[in-house]
Amino acid sequence: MKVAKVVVDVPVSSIDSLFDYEIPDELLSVVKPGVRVVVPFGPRKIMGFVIDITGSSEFEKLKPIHTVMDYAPVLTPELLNLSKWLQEETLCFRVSALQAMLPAVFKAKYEKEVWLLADEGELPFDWQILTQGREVFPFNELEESGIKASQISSLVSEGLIEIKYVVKGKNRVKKDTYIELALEQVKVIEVIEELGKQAKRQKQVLEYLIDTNGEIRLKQLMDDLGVTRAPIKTLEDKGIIRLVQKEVYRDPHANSNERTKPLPLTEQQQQVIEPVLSRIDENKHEMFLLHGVTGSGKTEVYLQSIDRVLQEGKEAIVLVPEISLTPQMVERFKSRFGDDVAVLHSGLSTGEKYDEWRKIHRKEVKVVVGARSAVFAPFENLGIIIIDEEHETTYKQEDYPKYHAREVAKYRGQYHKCPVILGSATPTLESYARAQKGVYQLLELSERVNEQALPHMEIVDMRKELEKGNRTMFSDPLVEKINDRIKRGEQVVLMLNRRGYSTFVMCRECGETVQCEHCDISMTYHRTNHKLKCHYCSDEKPMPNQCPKCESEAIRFFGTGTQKVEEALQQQFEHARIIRMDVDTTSRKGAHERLLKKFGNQEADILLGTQMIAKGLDFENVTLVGVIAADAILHLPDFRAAEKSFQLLTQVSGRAGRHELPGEVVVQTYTPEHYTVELAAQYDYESFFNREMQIRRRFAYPPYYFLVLINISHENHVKVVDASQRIANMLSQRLGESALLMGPSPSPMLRIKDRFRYQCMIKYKNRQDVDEPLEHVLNSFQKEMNKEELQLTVDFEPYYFM
Ligand SMILES: Nc1ncnc2c1ncn2[C@@H]1O[C@H](COP(=O)(O)OP(=O)(O)OP(=O)(O)O)[C@@H](O)[C@H]1O
Ligand SMILES: [Zn+2]
Ligand SMILES: [Zn+2]
Repeated sequence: MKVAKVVVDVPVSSIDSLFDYEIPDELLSVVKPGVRVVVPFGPRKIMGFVIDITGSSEFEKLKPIHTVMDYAPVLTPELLNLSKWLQEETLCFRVSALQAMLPAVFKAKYEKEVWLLADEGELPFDWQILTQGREVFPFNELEESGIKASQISSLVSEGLIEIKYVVKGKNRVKKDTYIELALEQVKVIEVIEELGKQAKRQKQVLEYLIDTNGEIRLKQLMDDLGVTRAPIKTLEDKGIIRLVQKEVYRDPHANSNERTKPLPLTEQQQQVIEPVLSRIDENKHEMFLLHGVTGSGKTEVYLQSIDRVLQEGKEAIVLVPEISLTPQMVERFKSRFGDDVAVLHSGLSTGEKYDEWRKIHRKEVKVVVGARSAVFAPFENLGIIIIDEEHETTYKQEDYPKYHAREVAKYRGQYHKCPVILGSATPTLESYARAQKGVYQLLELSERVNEQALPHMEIVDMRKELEKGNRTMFSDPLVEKINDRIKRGEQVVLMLNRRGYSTFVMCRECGETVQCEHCDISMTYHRTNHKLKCHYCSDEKPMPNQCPKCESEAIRFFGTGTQKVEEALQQQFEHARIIRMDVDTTSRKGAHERLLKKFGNQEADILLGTQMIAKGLDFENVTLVGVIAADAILHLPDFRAAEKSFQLLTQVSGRAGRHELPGEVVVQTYTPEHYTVELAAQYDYESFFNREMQIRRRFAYPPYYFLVLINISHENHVKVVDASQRIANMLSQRLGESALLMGPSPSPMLRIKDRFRYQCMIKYKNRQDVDEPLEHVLNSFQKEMNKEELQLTVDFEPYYFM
């Protein structure tokens, strides 16, 4: 008897182990590791992942697998093992880890379709009855036909059919009409000569088809020639052309046609790429930290490393933060490697993501450029993994499994014996410290490719501006410099860090602020619909006309949102053309790219935006960067506040003077004496690192200690306090020597969505000192979590403390 070891989709830790099921004979050739199955579980039927297949089981009487969901494995053996590691590393359910590696379509409600990849005649006879000439038909017809699963699976593996997943109702596999010649070219030329004068349109169509070698999208042909459907219909009726339905991949980044060639590397680039190339050649794992100032040509180093990987017939993963935010970056990979590139990011629809994933799964591409989850791309012959802007916190997933892409990359790099490059102008303290200890190999690019100095950064003390009587949000030096650029026809990038600076509503008479009823934070004024909104729970209410407390009518919104800055800016610079980029103006699909394109075409003088404009932009005409308020994140309640400010200042100033024209930066602040601002102005990463490391050491923060955060929440305040206390007691009795327990304490945001929130933090040096105690807590509280609606989450390497 064959037995399948299955991880079932029941997220309860006590049963989060492998279950044995009998494989019925008719499924023997279909059930393989990496295939999803439906199995009986108690009275229900549920989904499960097959992890392994063995010849026997220690249990008697096994239940049989009910049916299969996939006819080819959706996960590779490597990824199946990785899920085990993720489970242990992040203390998540194995099934969550497995699901995190698959595109969202597998979690949504979907239907299956059968696609014929071969001519009907090549299929077994009973199939021909079933298809009735269709190229695509619903999977349930196949199920009802009684055709054996083993036959389906062998047709899939022979490539005669494919089973596709289609999200219910939307995102269907996209098809388009193509037009092609139905006759040989010589015949068509004869036809053209015989066509009369009135048939000018028909002639045009045929000539076009000969030129384009026979096959093109109907719509494109009609657009290009400006013809209607009439001549096409006539040609079709005469049997000279044919219209066919074909699948098109939804390609959100189509339209890159020009290919770029590798640039001759600078001496520094040559030096840093060498060790990477040798690791690729030697087939050896190594973690590299590429510390390169902005504009030093890190991307070119990535591109040429990937080139080598492709030459050796291997594959590459490139992670980019929030990729939809840097269309320029995607373009650089697409224009170097063309159709070999798949792009995976959160801006894509479920269907688009599935299309991109399938290209990887079917080995149609060799490079994937994507956001965090692209680290799970199901390549089987990886030659390199690159994490650009490695300091970005988006590489850590905040939901289960709470993994960090850097650690997953390391795991996969070891498995495939290939190098991993972490690149940044401002590495995290953790990574730089590891590089100093030799855990990572440090590679440095200290100069810009164009040999320009990094732009001069001027720090403006806003307190002095106020003393001088300047009550606007723009200092005199900034105004002067912006005017100067507008006069010269150069461009300006202005950054407003929105976090901590959103518009909140306050009464000028009594100081009352409008708070969210569910979250204990200020609500934000939204001008477009004149409403107040909570950014944590999305609750909305109308803007009050008078103060709810003292009834004064002097209730106003305060703070600085990008809209407000835009208005002030327009007043100050009447004739300036301004583009505003923030969540509001970029929420529509494609808006981001459109705005950047406009700016790139110099259809605007000033690009005003939130931190989303700090990264990756490369515009040659930008010679001035302004930071409106550097203090905004410097004072967040987060031990990484200084590090984040340093990173942001460095990144945004890197947008100026990247090409021929020299750049300049103006930073406005109320605390110019802060070491972060001072050292950022000198681009002195080393000194900042040393200074900040002293602080981290003094307060026992990373990289000196690891952190794990335990969040506890409940709708009842008393219950959450009680549970937190019991958890803390349990932990303190069990924690190992290196571990320090802090708390329990109320979270900085005490209430979100009507739940009260408490937290405990553990600082530790050895993972063994916390693993057992945490598992013990999770197991002991399992019942309360199920019954009492207590929520308990464990977050290793936390980035979010609110
Ligand atoms: N060897 C080279 N020769 C000529 N130009 C180069 C070379 N390498 C890179 N460049 C160009 O220099 C500019 C900056 O390079 P790139 O964007 O790769 O730097 P980066 O380090 O990735 O920058 P950032 O971190 O600021 O995004 C780009 O316009 C790029 O095309
Ligand atoms: Zn009031
Ligand atoms: Zn709220």
